This record gives sequence, structure tokens and C-alpha cells, in this order.
Amino acid sequence: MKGKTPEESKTIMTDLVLPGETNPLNNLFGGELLARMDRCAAIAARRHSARFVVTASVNHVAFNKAVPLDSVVTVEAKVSRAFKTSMEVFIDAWIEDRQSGDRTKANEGIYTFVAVDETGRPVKIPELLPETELEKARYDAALRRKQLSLLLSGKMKPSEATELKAFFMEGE
Ligand SMILES: CCCCCCCCCCCCCCCC(=O)SCCNC(=O)CCNC(=O)[C@H](O)C(C)(C)COP(=O)(O)OP(=O)(O)OC[C@H]1O[C@@H](n2cnc3c(N)ncnc32)[C@H](O)[C@@H]1OP(=O)(O)O
Repeated sequence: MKGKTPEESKTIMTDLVLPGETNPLNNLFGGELLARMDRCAAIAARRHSARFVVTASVNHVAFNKAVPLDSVVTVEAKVSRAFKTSMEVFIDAWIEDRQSGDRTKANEGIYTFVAVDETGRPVKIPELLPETELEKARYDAALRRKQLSLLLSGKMKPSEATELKAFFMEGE
């Protein structure tokens, strides 16, 4: 199976924040942003694998900046690492300044998708070939994030999380 670059899965979705999507402080409701990220990341995972994909876990989300009503929000997703049947997808969310058009990073998320066949069974996917420094850094750290996610969901024993253990030992 031929490997693919992160650029090949890159997916960008731009949309407004409308009144029905806000919290009582008139900022974008967190769950709405999670849904936008999930949609965008699912398309990126689909582009990488060319298979049906399902969200297996939301590994990390940081709501660093509130996103006010009427903002223009751009969500950008790229596969950051492909394992056997699962993919890690990085999602960055940006707000656009109305006057200058400058973009400010507002939030980010890391999701895991699994490629499946018509019966929902996991299937093999192409490897990811990172190109830029950022893509390589995200690729390198993805295995320990996968192990942490499996550990937290009870699908891996602490003794099996070798990459994670090595990471904590480095910090000693
Ligand atoms: C050409 C394109 C144009 C685009 C054109 C438009 C495209 C338009 C696309 C629309 C796309 C809609 C996308 C909807 C996205 C949903 O919203 S799906 C709905 C929510 N999700 C679900 O319902 C999933 C339910 N869960 C499941 O089906 C099963 O648990 C799963 C996820 C398939 C995993 O099954 P399993 O039996 O645990 O399988 P298992 O072999 O143990 O694990 C499979 C892999 O998942 C990993 N994994 C499992 N759990 C975890 C976890 N918690 N953390 C990390 N990894 C995990 C395993 O480590 C393993 O990885 P690999 O080592 O094989 O890489």
C-alpha cells in the first residue's frame, strides 16, 4: 500500500458562528466546536485511508480562546500518524479578524479514527509520510499519545505502554 503525506489528507472547513451555536456568554458552544472538528477530521481520515472511518477517541482538546458570536472560524485537519488500522488526526481552529483578515489560533484537538469495512471491522491503511518539521514532530509523539489513550480506556496494560514509560523516564 502506497504511503501518503499529511498534505494529501489536509481538510479545511470555514464557517460562521450563528446565534443558535453559542453559550449564554455569546461564545461558540464547546460541543459545537467539537462537532466541527470531528467532521473535518473524519474527512481527513477518509482522504488518507479511502475507507469508511469511525471516531475511536478524542485524545485531547484545548479551548484556549473563546470564539465570539459572528466569528469566522476555520478548522483545519491533517492525519498526523497512521498505525495499522487507526489514524491520529490533528485539528487546528483559527478565528479570522474581520478587518485585517489575520488569523489567530483559537483551539486545537487530537482525535483518533479507525478505518473499517462495510461490517465495521478495522482494516489496514497506508502509512503516513511526514514532510515538514511540524509534521515530523507530531508524527514522533503520536505513539505515546496512542498508548496514553489506550491506557485510559483500559485497552492497554501499563506494562505494555513502553513508549510512554520511556517518555516519563527521559524527564527524570
Ligand atoms: C476521498 C474522500 C473524500 C471525502 C468525502 C466525504 C467523507 C465523509 C466522511 C464522513 C465520515 C463520517 C465519520 C463519522 C465519524 C463518527 O462519528 S463515527 C461514530 C462514533 N464512533 C463509533 O461509533 C465507533 C464505535 N467503536 C467501534 O466501532 C470500535 O470500538 C472501533 C473504533 C472500530 C475499534 O474496534 P476494536 O474492536 O477495539 O478494534 P481493535 O482492533 O482493538 O482496534 C483497532 C484500532 O483502533 C485503536 N484503538 C481502539 N481504541 C482506541 C482508543 N481509545 N484510542 C486510541 N486508539 C484506539 C487500536 O489501537 C487499533 O489500532 P491499530 O494498532 O490497528 O492501528
